[in-house]
Amino acid sequence: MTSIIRPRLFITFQMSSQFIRSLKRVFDLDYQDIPACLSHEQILSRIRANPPNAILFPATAKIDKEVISAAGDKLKMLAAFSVGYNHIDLKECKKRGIPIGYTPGVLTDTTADSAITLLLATSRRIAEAMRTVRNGEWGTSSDMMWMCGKPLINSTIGIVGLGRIGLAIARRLQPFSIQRILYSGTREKYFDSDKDKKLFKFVQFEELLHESDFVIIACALNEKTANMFNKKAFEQMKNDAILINIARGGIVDQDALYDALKNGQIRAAGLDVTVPEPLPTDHPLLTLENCTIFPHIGSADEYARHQMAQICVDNLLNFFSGKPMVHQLQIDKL
Ligand SMILES: O=C(O)C(=O)CO
Repeated sequence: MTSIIRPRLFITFQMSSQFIRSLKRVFDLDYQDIPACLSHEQILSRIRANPPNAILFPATAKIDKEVISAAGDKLKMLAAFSVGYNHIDLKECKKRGIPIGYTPGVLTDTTADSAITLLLATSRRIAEAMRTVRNGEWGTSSDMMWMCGKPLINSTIGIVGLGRIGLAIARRLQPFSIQRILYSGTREKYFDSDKDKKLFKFVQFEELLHESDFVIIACALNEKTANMFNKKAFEQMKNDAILINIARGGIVDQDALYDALKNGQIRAAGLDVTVPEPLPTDHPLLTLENCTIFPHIGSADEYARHQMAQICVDNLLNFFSGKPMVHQLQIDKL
């Protein structure tokens, strides 16, 4: 009797049991079945001990050349539990011909919801206001401007990267009686309706910085966008501007941001992403009242995470049965 060799799959994070059950039917699994996060070193040593044919991993796991080389020729496919891919060494994958599955589309709405939550939390000083309730400061000021925030009404919104997520954020902001939306990026978008043609304006990055009351980062992290928000960029922003980053921490120079927030170069910032993640609890940004930081929860709603997991499972099952993946990253087109 010949025994069928099952492909070996390493899952670097804890997944709901229904997805593990589906994968177990086909794969020989090595997976993290407790919530503790694996460090890069732990990921490497597990791969070295038992090289997998595929790895399933979230945006927090760095799949660099070292990891890919550790798996060696056995590695046939990568399954990213994310829409972002800056944590994967694409050059190495291309060189070795390793295809990458990912999860676009299903986290657009939840990420846009998170962006609005973060924008409002930052502009209305929610963390600061909640602290006053706990520490007895509530009711200690008669100032009519106590705990006031920056209004959205009549504001100019600047969106850096009007892709799927950027546009979903823009649509959610429209009912807040904003005045206009400026956007920058690789290309101008075509809008059908006259209303949109009036609302949206494609501008250079510098003009966006100069004109916007709220600047929202929704672009991918790449060589062009890394540290794009640096000292020079903050100097071009309005002193009253609020910066929101729901994309990737590496787009912002955090030292320059700290200075800009501390010196009143800009009014406030809301970050869902930082460098590193998690941000150390003694990081200077955490000492600032005008900086609201979320723990990278952009896609953290139950529906989106289930959809992402299902796409990953389907990508894996399809690939190992010789079918096209549901969503394969087109590395050659990047
Ligand atoms: O999917 C991604 O790229 C994320 O950052 C999830 O929040």
